[in-house]
Amino acid sequence: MLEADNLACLRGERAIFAGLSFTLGLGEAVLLVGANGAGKSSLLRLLAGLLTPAEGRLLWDGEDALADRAGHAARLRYLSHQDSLKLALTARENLAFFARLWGGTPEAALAELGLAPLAELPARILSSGQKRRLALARLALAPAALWLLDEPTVGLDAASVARLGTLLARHRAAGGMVLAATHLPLPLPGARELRL
Ligand SMILES: Nc1ncnc2c1ncn2[C@@H]1O[C@H](COP(=O)(O)OP(=O)(O)OP(=O)(O)O)[C@@H](O)[C@H]1O
Repeated sequence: MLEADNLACLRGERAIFAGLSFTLGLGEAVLLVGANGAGKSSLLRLLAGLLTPAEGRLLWDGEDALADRAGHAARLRYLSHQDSLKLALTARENLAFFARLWGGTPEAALAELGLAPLAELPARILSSGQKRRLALARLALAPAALWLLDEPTVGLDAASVARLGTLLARHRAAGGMVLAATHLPLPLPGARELRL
């Protein structure tokens, strides 16, 4: 279980949020909402171990989650605003890189997001929604306990949102946890809302 205990976040010299506490158990999902600049992306980066809390603790099964940042990174998938693609590589090659790190097969992950016909195209020539789908296809490679998703559906068509919904449901059914920041409706039935 993930537990945020009295977290505070500073960016530059500015306090972004403080006193933030919540828990996330097996199969649970949290929708992170709030105005532009409220700190949603900052919280996701903090939960991913990429920012250090100014105060408070982040616990995983009762232990300090950030004591071993590499170990923490290994149990999560963090999808930021950016698609983080190598534009000169094909869609398949982009996924093959992450498959070497995490396991899984690019072909299966491409198929999950309806990208099989685009597998051999360089990421550079994909549309913005296709690039986002390729970024999301990383989630389909191999299981990880915690998914941290920053605006995952930006630019997606309805069919792709539905495909993401299928991935999310399967992940949660297997005990996976999700924390997603969004301004758009997300297919996360039963998710709790956390407002920053
Ligand atoms: N690298 C940085 N250095 C200093 N301040 C930053 C940095 N990154 C973000 N901030 C500030 O932190 C605050 C929170 O930003 P953040 O991106 O977390 O908000 P958000 O809720 O995700 O916003 P949005 O809905 O627009 O995506 C903003 O005021 C922003 O200007």
